Amino acid sequence: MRTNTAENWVQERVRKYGPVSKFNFLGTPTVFLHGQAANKFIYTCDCNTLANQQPTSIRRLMGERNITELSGIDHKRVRGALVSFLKPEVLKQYVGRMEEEVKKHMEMHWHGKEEVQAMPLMKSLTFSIMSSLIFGLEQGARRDALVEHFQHIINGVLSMPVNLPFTRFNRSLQASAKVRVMLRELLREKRETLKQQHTSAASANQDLISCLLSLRNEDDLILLSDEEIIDNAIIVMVAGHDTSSILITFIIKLLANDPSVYATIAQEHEEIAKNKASGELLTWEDLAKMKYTWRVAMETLRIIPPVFCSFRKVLTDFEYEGYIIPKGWQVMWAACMTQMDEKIFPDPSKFDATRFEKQSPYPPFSFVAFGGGSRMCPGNEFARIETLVTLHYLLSKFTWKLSCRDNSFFRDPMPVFNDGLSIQIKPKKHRISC
Ligand code: HEM
Repeated sequence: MRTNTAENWVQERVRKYGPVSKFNFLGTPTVFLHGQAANKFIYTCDCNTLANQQPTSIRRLMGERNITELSGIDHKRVRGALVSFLKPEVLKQYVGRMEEEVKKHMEMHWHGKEEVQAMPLMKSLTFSIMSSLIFGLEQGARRDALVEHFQHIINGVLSMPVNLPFTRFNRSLQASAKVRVMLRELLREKRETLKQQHTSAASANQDLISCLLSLRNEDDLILLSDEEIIDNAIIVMVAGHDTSSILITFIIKLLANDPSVYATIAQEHEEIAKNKASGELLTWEDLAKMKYTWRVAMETLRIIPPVFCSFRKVLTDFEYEGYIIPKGWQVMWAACMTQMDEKIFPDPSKFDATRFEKQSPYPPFSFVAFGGGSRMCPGNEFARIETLVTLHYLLSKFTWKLSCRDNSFFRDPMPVFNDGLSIQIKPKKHRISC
């Protein structure tokens, strides 16, 4: 991963052994599956055969009730609860709120600067957007403290789960405990506010925590326990901020390097901006007009998917392609490699956003940057909105060019630019809304 040869490793393995092969991964017998049929099999497999498999560190840092640890009816219940906030019908009212966060971030970190590092700034921006919409926390000391603790949690996600003083994992555990104390207090405050407002739909939907607190099942009982709300708020924050910031950073790089994509995308945003009064916020309808921009994002996700490989645990023996895969093994697969399959995506290394012009341009389970099946990313709409809103602001206010000598990246396991992607920025001269 770190040497950026993961794709080559997969290709070489498939060339040598075909789409099914076995190996030992850190002491666990593992079967490696590859291709569109494998994606379909894994994403649609029942939860009694394959269960989600996360590193131990994730369970210890995010809690045992976080969605990635759950299966069956529990997974369905918690996922349903998260989607009741992350669905487009709810998120569409928050386009303006996301834009306000983008504006504040840009005023603080971009305006008046000649050079910035795009990747760390995009991470800080997606943290701000999520703090506002997931926790309902505005700028201030409390948000800053939370962000700092989250940074420590994330640092430990893929570290060795050794809890000794001065290990990275120990610092992450301490940060996770502090976040839990803060979130318990936040839950108490939000519950109080909801009581005072008699849980109107508007107050319940003002952030993810309020939404989860107000959900009831068919017997009018609380749907999620406090522990479940806390564990899932933490996992949503971790799952959502890195992925989206990586996508936006890679688009920033692309736009600096590809004048023809830049010209088309800039034109799309000029058209939207010219119909808006100065300072008028973007709307859901404006986002619907950013069709080319989202195709560029999809094509970026096709070539550089933030999530490269995943694991599942085998709960019962099963047969795949004539092989019996025994209980206790794990399945590893790099779903997104189908996105570079030339039989599905001709000339796969070429960036071509027009690939996504048609409604369903590719066979099911071949474009899988957001996963598939019952565990498909529930935050894809959230990611779409924050990406479009951020790009609109950037394209409206700045021009930029790459200023780093080294703009290569490695996987950790998500893509990270070696120097953070330094860019020289200039304010745009002509008037445009925002
Ligand atoms: C470009 C941005 C994003 C990408 C590429 C992405 C990708 C993915 C993928 C591939 C999975 C499935 C993993 C598997 O099957 O093992 C996933 C799951 C998940 N994502 Fe995202 N994600 C993004 C943004 C977000 C955002 C913004 C949120 C929250 C607001 C989010 C929340 C989640 C959650 C909670 C899961 C677990 C779902 C489950 O287990 O049922 N993601 N994501």
